[in-house]
Amino acid sequence: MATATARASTPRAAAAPPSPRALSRRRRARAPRRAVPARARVATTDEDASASRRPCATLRDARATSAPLADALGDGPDAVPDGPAVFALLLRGDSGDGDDDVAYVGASKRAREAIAAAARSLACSSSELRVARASLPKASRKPALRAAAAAWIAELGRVPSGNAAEDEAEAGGAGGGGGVEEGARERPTRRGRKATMADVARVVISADATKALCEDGFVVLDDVLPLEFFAAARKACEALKADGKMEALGQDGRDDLVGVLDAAALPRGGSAYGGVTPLAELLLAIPDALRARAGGSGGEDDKENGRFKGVTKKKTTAAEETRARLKTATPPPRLMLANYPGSGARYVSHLDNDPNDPGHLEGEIGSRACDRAVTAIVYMNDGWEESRGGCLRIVRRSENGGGASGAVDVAPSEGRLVLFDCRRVPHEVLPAHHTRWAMTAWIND
Ligand SMILES: O=C(O)CCC(=O)C(=O)O
Ligand SMILES: [Fe+2]
Repeated sequence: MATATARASTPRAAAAPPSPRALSRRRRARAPRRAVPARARVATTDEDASASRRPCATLRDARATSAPLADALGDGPDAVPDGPAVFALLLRGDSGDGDDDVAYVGASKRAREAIAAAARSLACSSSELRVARASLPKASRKPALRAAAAAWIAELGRVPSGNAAEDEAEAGGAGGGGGVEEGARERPTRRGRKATMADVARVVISADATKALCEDGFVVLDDVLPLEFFAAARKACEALKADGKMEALGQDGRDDLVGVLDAAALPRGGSAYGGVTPLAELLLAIPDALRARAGGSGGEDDKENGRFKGVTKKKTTAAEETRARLKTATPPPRLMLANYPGSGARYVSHLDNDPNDPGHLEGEIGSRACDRAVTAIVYMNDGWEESRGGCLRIVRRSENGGGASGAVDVAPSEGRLVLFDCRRVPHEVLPAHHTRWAMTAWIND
């Protein structure tokens, strides 16, 4: 996967994505067969979403009201309350121009404790540090906390040195606990390094997110990138549509227009369609992050014919089967843009990898429906509200009589990333009454 990200980030020809005709031919035959009966709605992820919407302040806003570490941890007016918060530790700049560097970004349910631990791990004098902070909703859970920290890191455009040291400590076998490593004691460098979408993916695909994906078959993650990325993507998508690059597949049961992005030739930043590229790069970085979290194979040496080899798949429960698939996750060669133009456009219930579909084995290796392990979708729709319909309805099936069952409706809200197991999770797009944009990667195994 690293190769796809690297390729995607090198300069490319200003490119219209290739025609979706090939995909169209393959998928036309794949009308979903199984109708999933409408089930009681057991939950709406909008409740989670309101608890995990973007942090109330951007990093820039929070920096404007930063306080010295001692005050943040004291009892005075600048004291940090011990609730959930996203925070940054700022290190006094050398230049004397008052421009502090961000040395660490974190988010925690117990902000005071986490700030104190992060400050200790930075191994610089605490008098050099300031704290920027934004409270998060009380009900914030770990995926939302991770997403909030990821949003600040993405806003910063680089991985702070304290976070980079923590990543290295984790990769060195310290375990994926996500806490601040006691060992990360090198003095932070002033600039850290530039953040890549691989860094963002590593933060977004937390251990908890991976666990939820395995156990429930799906996971919904919010605010995976700052909203500016989605505004730029929408603009690029509208340009693609206006230029005739989006086509209806003519497949029974689905009303979307589809465009294809070649992972190896994504539109160049700054070009008319360049706004789609950061989202595509994030989707392409997810397989690596999933594989690392699932304890899968390492680098290119583990590959045979471009696929990971030698991973034993112990299959007992659905969760174990999903985890086994994650261990060999690889990025697809192409990504799909989909636009439901409103007027009740929908996609009836189906599985993305369904052996009963006639076209299951058709197409090039890596692009066939049978190659799909995990569907990853990012939504780009600002201001989505219930009256617009267009939710992704996911059907949960209880396993051996246990586990949750029923339908979950996921609003296609801007900034949201949904992952689900392609073989386990029947889903549909409910009639959309407003234009609806999504980008999808079918991650292979
Ligand atoms: O856009 C979505 O929410 C899901 C679309 C879908 O199921 C598909 O394209 O296979
Ligand atoms: Fe689907």
